[in-house]
Amino acid sequence: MIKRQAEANFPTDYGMFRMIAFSEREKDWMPHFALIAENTDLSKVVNIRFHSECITGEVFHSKKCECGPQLDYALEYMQKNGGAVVYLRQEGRNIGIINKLRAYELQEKGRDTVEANLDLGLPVDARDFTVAVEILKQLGISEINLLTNNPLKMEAVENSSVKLVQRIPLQIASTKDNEDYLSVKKDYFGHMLEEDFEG
Ligand SMILES: Nc1nc2c(ncn2[C@@H]2O[C@H](COP(=O)(O)OP(=O)(O)OP(=O)(O)O)[C@@H](O)[C@H]2O)c(=O)[nH]1
Ligand SMILES: [Zn+2]
Repeated sequence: MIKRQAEANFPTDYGMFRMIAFSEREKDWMPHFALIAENTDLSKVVNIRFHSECITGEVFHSKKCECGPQLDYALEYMQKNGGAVVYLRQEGRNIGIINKLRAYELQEKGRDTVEANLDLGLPVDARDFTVAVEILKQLGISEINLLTNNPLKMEAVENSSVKLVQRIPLQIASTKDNEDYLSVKKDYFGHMLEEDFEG
């Protein structure tokens, strides 16, 4: 069972956030986070993004995926409209950074993002979003709009006591570097992506 371990405010380019760390144990170096934009009323319908960690995209600006721009978009959206990003330590769809780099190596040899995981004997998506719903509950949030294109994230909310009011699409324009990754998302994982979205 995760617990609220620590919290503090900090300013960003977009505005002030309150960051709350959740983990089972106090000495956990990979806690999940809630980043709540200031002036967010948690007792109303709250705009929420569940975001899985991607160190290559978010920290090192890799163009292989659109995780960095998606996170930036979500943080800015929450400041403009009120809301929170639930940042999940699920690197590489929860196979971890070492396995993700191994998968990338196979992708360099021509495998796609799904095939590479399977070649490594790993699940194509090892995430479980019930922990994200648990964080909402611990924050006292009972109704949300969810920023996502991923049907599994929506399912996790729909199967819980938290009410999903509406989905807010979060699409980043495709580029030559990420177009294969995005087409696998759409065709294999069933992400709700518009074919010729230009941003
Ligand atoms: N295994 C693997 N993971 C990847 C690859 N590319 C990106 N990822 C991971 O995919 C995850 C993307 O998560 P999110 O940004 O929450 O997005 P999503 O589940 O695609 O759904 P949206 O809400 O529609 O954006 C991150 O954990 C990335 O590290 C890849 O080629 N292989
Ligand atoms: Zn990424």
